[in-house]
Amino acid sequence: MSGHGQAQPMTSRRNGPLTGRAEVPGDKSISHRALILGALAVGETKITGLLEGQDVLDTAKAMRAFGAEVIHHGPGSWSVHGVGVGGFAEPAEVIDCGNSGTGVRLIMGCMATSPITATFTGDASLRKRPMGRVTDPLALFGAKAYGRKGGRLPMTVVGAASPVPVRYATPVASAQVKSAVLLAGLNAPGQTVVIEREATRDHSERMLVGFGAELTVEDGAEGRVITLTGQPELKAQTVAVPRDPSSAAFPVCAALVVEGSEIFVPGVSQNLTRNGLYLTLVEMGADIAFENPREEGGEPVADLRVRFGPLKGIEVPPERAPSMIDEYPILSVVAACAEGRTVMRGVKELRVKESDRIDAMARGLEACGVQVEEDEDTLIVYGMGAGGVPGGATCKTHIDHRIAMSFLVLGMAAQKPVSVDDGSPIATSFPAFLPLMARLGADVSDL
Ligand SMILES: O=C(O)C1=C[C@@H](OP(=O)(O)O)[C@@H](O)[C@H](O)C1
Ligand SMILES: C=C(OP(=O)(O)O)C(=O)O
Repeated sequence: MSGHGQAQPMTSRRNGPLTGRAEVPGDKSISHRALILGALAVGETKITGLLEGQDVLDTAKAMRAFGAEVIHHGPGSWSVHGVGVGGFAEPAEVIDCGNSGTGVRLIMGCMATSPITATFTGDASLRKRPMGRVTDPLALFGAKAYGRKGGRLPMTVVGAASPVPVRYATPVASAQVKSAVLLAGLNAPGQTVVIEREATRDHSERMLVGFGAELTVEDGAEGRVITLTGQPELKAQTVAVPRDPSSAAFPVCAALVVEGSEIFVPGVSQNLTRNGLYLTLVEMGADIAFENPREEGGEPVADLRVRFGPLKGIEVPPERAPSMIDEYPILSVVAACAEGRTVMRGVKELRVKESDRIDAMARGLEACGVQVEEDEDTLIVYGMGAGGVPGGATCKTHIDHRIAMSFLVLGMAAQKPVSVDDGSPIATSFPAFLPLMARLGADVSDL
C-alpha cells in the first residue's frame, strides 16, 4: 500500500441517488499532532476518534521509535505516554513516514533541537517531495540535514545540541513548515517566532496552547505573528479528534453531483482555516445546510445536510487556497459537473503534494471528456452540467489518495464508469471510503 505494495485498480459507476448518514473518520492533521504532542508531553495523553489511516499509523510508529509509549486500545482510542520536551531518544531504525508529508515534516521539526540523529524516508511519492522548505528553517536552530539532491528523502537530520531560538517568515503558505518551526522551537531557549503572510490551518497553535505551551498569535502588518516560549513542560491531555472536513468533502461532493441524492454528515470540523471548500460549494449554488453548530474537541463543528442540485462554475478567490488546499482535486470534479467554467488560481502548491495534483486532475478529466486549461499556478475546468461528463476512462492516481477518491466520485456521476489504476493510497487518509460510499448507495468496487 501507499506505493510499497500491489496496485489496486478500482471502478465506480452511476447507480441511483446517494442517501443516508456518512460518518467520516477523524481529522488527519489533528491526529498527527495529537500523537506528536502526546509524545512530547509529560504523563498519559488519551485520544479518541484518532484517524487510523496509514499516514497517522506511521506517525504513531515513529513516536515509539523516539521513545514514547503509544498504545492502541480499540477503534480510534489510543494513549501516549510522553517523554517530555527535549526527551526524545535517538531512534535505532530509519523512520519511514510512508506517504505522509505532514508526518515527516512535523517529526523532523520536533527532533531537530535535540542532540540526536535520525534518518527519514518514505514511499516513492514522499521521496519526490521537497524537504528543504523545512530543513532550511531548522538549520537556523543549528540542525543539519543531509538528503538527496533537491532536499529529497532519504535524509538524515542531525539535531542541534545547543539550539538557538529563531524568527522565521514562511516563504510559502504551509502549515507543515509553520508547525515544524514551532515544534523545533519547543526545545530552544527563549522565544521562537513564525510569521505567515496568509493564515494556514491553525491546529498546531490551538493544540500547543491546549498542551500548556505559552503561545500568542497577533495579526500585524507582516501577517500572522506566532510567538512561542521555548522549553515549556507540556502536560498530557485528553484529545477528542473531530471528523475531517477534507475526508467529508468526498461524500459531500458525491451527493452534490449524483442526481436525487441527500445525505447527512455529522460532526464535521468547520475550523475557518479549513472550510474554504464549503464556502466555494455554497457560492456554486450547492444545497448544504450547516446544522447544529457547536464546539467539539476545541474545534467548531456542524452537521451537514447535503442535497443534489444544479451548480454553476465560479472563480475561486486565490486567497482562499490555504483553507482548501487539499480540496482542489474534488472541487475540479464538482466543477466538471457544474454549468460554466470554474477558475482555480494561486494553486501551484498542488504541484508538490502526493502527486502534481494540477497535472493529475487535468489529464484524468481530459480522459473523461472534460475540457481543462492549466498553467503553473492555475487550473480551469469547463463544466458539462449535471450528468454531462462522458467518463469511460482509467485515470492515473500517482500514489495520491485524493486523486483516487476524486475520480471515483466522478464515476458516480459520469455517463460511463470511471476507473483508477491504483486506489490503494486511499487507505492513507480514509480507509473506510469504499464501504462508506457503498452504504450510501454508490456502485464502487476494487475489482
Ligand atoms: O499541516 C498539515 O496537517 C497539513 C498541511 C497542508 O500541507 P502544506 O503545509 O504543505 O500546505 C496539507 O496539504 C496537508 O494535507 C496537511
Ligand atoms: C497533502 C496531503 O497530505 P500530506 O502533505 O500530509 O502528505 C493530503 O492529505 O492531501
